[in-house]
Parts: sequence; C-alpha cells; structure tokens
Amino acid sequence: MGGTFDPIHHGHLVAASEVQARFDLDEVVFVPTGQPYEKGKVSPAEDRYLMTVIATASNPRFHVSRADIDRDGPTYTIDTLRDMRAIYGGDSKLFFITGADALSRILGWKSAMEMFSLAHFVGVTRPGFELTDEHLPRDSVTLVEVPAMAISSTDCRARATAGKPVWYLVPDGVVQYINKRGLYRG
Ligand SMILES: Nc1ncnc2c1ncn2[C@@H]1O[C@H](COP(=O)(O)OP(=O)(O)OP(=O)(O)O)[C@@H](O)[C@H]1O
Ligand SMILES: O=C(O)c1ccc[n+]([C@@H]2O[C@H](COP(=O)([O-])O)[C@@H](O)[C@H]2O)c1
Repeated sequence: MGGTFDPIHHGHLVAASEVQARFDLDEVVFVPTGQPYEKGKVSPAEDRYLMTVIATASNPRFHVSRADIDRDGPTYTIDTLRDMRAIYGGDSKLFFITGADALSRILGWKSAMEMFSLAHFVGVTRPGFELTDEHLPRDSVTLVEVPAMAISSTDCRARATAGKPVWYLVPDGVVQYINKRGLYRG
C-alpha cells in the first residue's frame, strides 16, 4: 500500500487489514512516498516513515518499506512495483492497494498500463468517493468494500494545527510522535 502517510491514520490501517484478510496476504507492505509530486509541501520523509513504522509495529503481517523514500526524484508507483518485484521475486503475487480517490486518477500515473502487468490492483471504498473500475483494463482490479472510516490525513493535520485532538483518528503512538516532533503546528 503506497501513501504519503502524513500522518498515517486508521483509514489506512483498516483498509490494509481488510485487504490482507480478504486475499489471505502473507504481508502488507506500507510504502511511504519519497517525493509525492502531486501533493504540495509534505512533512519530512523520515517523520512519515517513522509514523508508519509506529502505526504498524503491532501487526506481524504489516511491514514498512523505505523503497520510495530512498529513491531520488518524484515517486512513481511503476518504480515502487519494480522494486517490490526485485525484492520479492518473480513468483510472488503483488497487490497494490488504493483508495477510491486514488483509483479514479490512476490512468494519469506514469506508465499506468505497465503497472497493471506488475501487480493486481485492489480498490477500496472510501467515504465521499465513488469506487469504480469502469475506466480500467478488465481483470486488473478488484474492488473491496472496507469499513467506512471518514478520516483523511488532511483533516488530521488541520486538527493538529488548530489544537484539536487527533486521538483515535490515528494510533496512540502516532499522536505522541506528532506531539514530540511538533508536526503540523503551523
Ligand atoms: N479513510 C480512508 N479509507 C480508505 N482508503 C483511504 C483512506 N484514507 C486514505 N486512503 C487511501 O490510502 C492511500 C494513501 O493515502 P494518503 O496517504 O494520501 O492519505 P490521505 O488521507 O488521502 O491524505 P491527504 O488527505 O493528505 O490527501 C490512498 O490510496 C488513499 O486513497
Ligand atoms: O505513479 C504515479 O504517477 C503516481 C501518482 C500519484 C500517486 N501515486 C501513488 O499513489 C499512492 C497514494 O498517493 P498519495 O499521494 O495519495 O498519498 C502512493 O503510493 C503514490 O506514490 C503514484
């Protein structure tokens, strides 16, 4: 599952858990973006990486990859998938989890058609967005309904900046990390 995770929240974690169970996946690898070229200014990659590690540490099937943050230049999923293929080998089956919002824009991503040959995409429901695969190649995507979590990183950041609580929107350790590092204080 790729994401900017600025910060990682329970919407990400619930989606990953549901997809892991649905496909009986050996692992879910969270891949924080290095330079998400479509987003504006984001928190330092090491902070986003560490929050992702903290949030996933208790789940033995969850892992975090530095592949995107250690690669120079803008982050493209085609590179993420090539790296994952190199690490996990040609026999492994790769899935790439995306929320409904990301899936709707996916044909605009770099080398989109090649991405579909490297992984099977899993589109998950997200409150406020329509989930559809009508625009995508047949059999390239499976749509999965996940428990509705009306949480976004944007809202978590805005709440933190305004001094409102983010408890229970993000894991406890992530709240503590945000406070310790003074993230999103504006
Ligand atoms: N609440 C959610 N439910 C399901 N999927 C989600 C949810 N939030 C994010 N995702 C998906 O997780 C992936 C990573 O998302 P990202 O890190 O950009 O979080 P975000 O909440 O969308 O961030 P931002 O508000 O900063 O844009 C994307 O595929 C996104 O669609
Ligand atoms: O490959 C691309 O062109 C591309 C464009 C936008 C987003 N992505 C990927 O989509 C995932 C979610 O991105 P984001 O920006 O919504 O956190 C993350 O893994 C990004 O690298 C990929």
